[in-house]
Amino acid sequence: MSEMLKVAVLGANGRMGAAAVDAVGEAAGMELVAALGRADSLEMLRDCGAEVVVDLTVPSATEANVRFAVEHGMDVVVGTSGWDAVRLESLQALLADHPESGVLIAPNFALGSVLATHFATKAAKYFDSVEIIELHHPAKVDAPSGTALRTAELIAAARRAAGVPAAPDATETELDGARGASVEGIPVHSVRLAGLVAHQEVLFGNAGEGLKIRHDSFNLGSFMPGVLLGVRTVGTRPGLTLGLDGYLDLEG
Ligand SMILES: NC(=O)C1=CN([C@@H]2O[C@H](COP(=O)(O)OP(=O)(O)OC[C@H]3O[C@@H](n4cnc5c(N)ncnc54)[C@H](OP(=O)(O)O)[C@@H]3O)[C@@H](O)[C@H]2O)C=CC1
Ligand SMILES: O=C(O)C1=N[C@H](C(=O)O)C[C@H](O)C1
Repeated sequence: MSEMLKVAVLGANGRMGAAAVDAVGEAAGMELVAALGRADSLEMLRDCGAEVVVDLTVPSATEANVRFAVEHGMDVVVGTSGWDAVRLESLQALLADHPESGVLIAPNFALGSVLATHFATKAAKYFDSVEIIELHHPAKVDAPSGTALRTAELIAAARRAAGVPAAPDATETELDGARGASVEGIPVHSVRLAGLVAHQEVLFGNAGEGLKIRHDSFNLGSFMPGVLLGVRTVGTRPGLTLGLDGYLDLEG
């Protein structure tokens, strides 16, 4: 019989964590060796011999979780939001001391979302204006979403590289927030609405035309194939991979 990959889930009592526990438990070639909640000690990861840790917790906890796992020779798949440039730099430094470890930080595990961000990045240099609207369930603790931040950063980088000037905008704002949050010059608007799961629209505009790239996650099942792809792949990709697109062949 072939070896089973030993997988632990952090944040196991949360929405995503509970779904990941089920998905890993049912996946071929994987064994769920720990499902840890907020009150559990990270030492349990060592005790159960976890090889891959899936972090689906909260922005305030994820960095310490990843650090513990890397320092103890485990690979990590991170879905938790909150990984800003400072945290990523610190993680890169840690990984330099643990070159055998792999960490995937995936702002969004849904294939359609990964593709939507990819297409939006491709479109970015062809339009005068671009704005992002992200729409989520009202229990989400952070705003803007990690997906919107990443999408805005990639679009901004593509526009900078192509020498595209700032989008035209003559607004003299009288109310704070009326134009959303500016992420590298791109307005990002966050909607929190009962009944929603996770949705995003990237709006592009030129004189006389518009393009809208929209993705919808209608349930948490949309994220699970990406979580499992991450778990299966992270051990073969040492170092930091930012975005599930790093494990896909989007240009092929
Ligand atoms: N990458 C992706 O595709 C997706 C990412 N996400 C992200 O995943 C994260 C979790 O989302 P979601 O499941 O909806 O959130 P939930 O609030 O449902 O779950 C978060 C879990 O984290 C636990 N937790 C809270 N504080 C700590 C702590 N200090 N240490 C360890 N665990 C802690 C909570 O435990 P307790 O229940 O005891 O409070 C809870 O079970 C968010 O950052 C979200 O943005 C969400 C969906 C998709
Ligand atoms: O909290 C959520 O629900 C989600 N969080 C991630 C994010 O912040 O982008 C991914 C997805 O949008 C769902």
